[in-house]
Amino acid sequence: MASTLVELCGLISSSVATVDARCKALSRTYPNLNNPTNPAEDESVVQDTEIVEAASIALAAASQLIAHLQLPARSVLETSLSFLVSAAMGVVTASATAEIIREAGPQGCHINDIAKKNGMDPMKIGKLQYTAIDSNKFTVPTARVLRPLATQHIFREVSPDVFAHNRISAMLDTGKSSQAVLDAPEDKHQGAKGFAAIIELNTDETFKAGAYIQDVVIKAPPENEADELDTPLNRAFNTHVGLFSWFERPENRVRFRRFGMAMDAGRRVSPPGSASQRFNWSALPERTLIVDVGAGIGSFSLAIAKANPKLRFMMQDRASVIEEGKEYWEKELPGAAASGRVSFQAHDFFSSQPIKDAGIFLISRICHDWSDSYVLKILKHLRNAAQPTTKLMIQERIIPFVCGEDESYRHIPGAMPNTTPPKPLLANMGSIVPYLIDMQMMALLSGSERTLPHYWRLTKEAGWEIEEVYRAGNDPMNQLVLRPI
Ligand SMILES: C[S@@+](CC[C@H](N)C(=O)[O-])C[C@H]1O[C@@H](n2cnc3c(N)ncnc32)[C@H](O)[C@@H]1O
Repeated sequence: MASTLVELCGLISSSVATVDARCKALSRTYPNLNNPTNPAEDESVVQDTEIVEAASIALAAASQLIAHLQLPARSVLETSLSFLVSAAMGVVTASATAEIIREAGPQGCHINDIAKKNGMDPMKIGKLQYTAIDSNKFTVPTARVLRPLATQHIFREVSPDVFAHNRISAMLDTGKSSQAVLDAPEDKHQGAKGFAAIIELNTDETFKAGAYIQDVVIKAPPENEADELDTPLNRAFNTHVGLFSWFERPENRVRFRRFGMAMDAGRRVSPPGSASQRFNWSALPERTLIVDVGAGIGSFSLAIAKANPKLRFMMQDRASVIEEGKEYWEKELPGAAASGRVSFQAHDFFSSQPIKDAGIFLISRICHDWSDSYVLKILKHLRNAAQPTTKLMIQERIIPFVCGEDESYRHIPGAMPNTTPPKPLLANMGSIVPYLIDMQMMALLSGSERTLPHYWRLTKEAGWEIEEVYRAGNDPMNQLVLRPI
């Protein structure tokens, strides 16, 4: 019998051979890591279903191989210090470094030239969140944050102190001019391409709050609900309000706008054919009303609305967010509001639900923001407003067990994952992101991602029963469709 090392190598080589053969069949080449140009053309091939499946096996096997081969002491050392990689990324995104390096072109940019753009003018630097002012002080930190990133294949050091983009670092670039980003950081993400907004949410408030997780978790459990507002975020930013109220403070204007764009970027992470497209929206009766509860700016509903012109939508959220949503829809689907296809309502989902004729109550990425007692309140208000035919759709990550799913839920259509990974891979294919997002919820909100059994119990208590689960390949975003009981 082959050793585990040989088995893992075998999976890597057979999967890479599949990727290569599929690229040839499509007359395409797999994107070159060092080439950040023309991402739209390059990236489409990596979303081919066969390539996605083969690549995910190669990736799972490669990281498992590293775990086997690596000295345990080095593994724990690297992991325990990896928060500093986030810190490095935070400096890059807060200093327009990604934009400056792009403007220099493929030959790269010397750290002194980066500093001339983002470090020479003390007035402009004053608008940012770091203190380095003169170029001598600034250039050294620039190289020091770029080098660990380049070692993780995020940027390239093409010659001493000269850094260029690659396919991964290009994701940090808003695509705007560095001057525009430095002049108006509050507008940086509006209409920008890429995922800079989501990266900044991670490297700013999540990073800082994350440092306090152990202090908050290792303490006596809260005696009453109000104590739940002692979140890691509360401690990190010395505040006593919840995340969404905190966002609305004038000093958090940049963070508030960035959060809206980060939610939009999060939706775009889902590959085509993702769970959002699996549910058959077009089979709903004409003029069905979809009430998007806690809609944010409504980017998820917008995608459904564009593909299904006969459906009606209502966006509900906090008043301040609803105003952003109106602007967004008018730009993305002009006339939809005027014709009544979409309406907007400021509504607190912890109060009685005013809409009684919904075809679907949609709650996307809401449950994970709250602990169980709060989710129960939201679900019960929706249950009280539901007709017998109303469905509830919960769009969330379903947290996989590392060891494979609980078979006692096999009776629910779609509950089990579509594929079983080949041995000796972990049942969750080594994908850590869902668990990190769960911890992000812990850091920012006392919220939680949940397993399927957890959702089953929680929704039952609120008067709903899971009828079907829509999963899509490797897309972590799943949909639970529930009926009132
Ligand atoms: C994680 S975002 C999800 C947004 C959107 N559903 C999506 O999937 O893109 C959570 C949303 O809940 C909203 N929210 C928070 N507390 C709320 C409340 N009490 N009533 C209504 N909406 C609320 C926030 O303003 C935010 O837009």
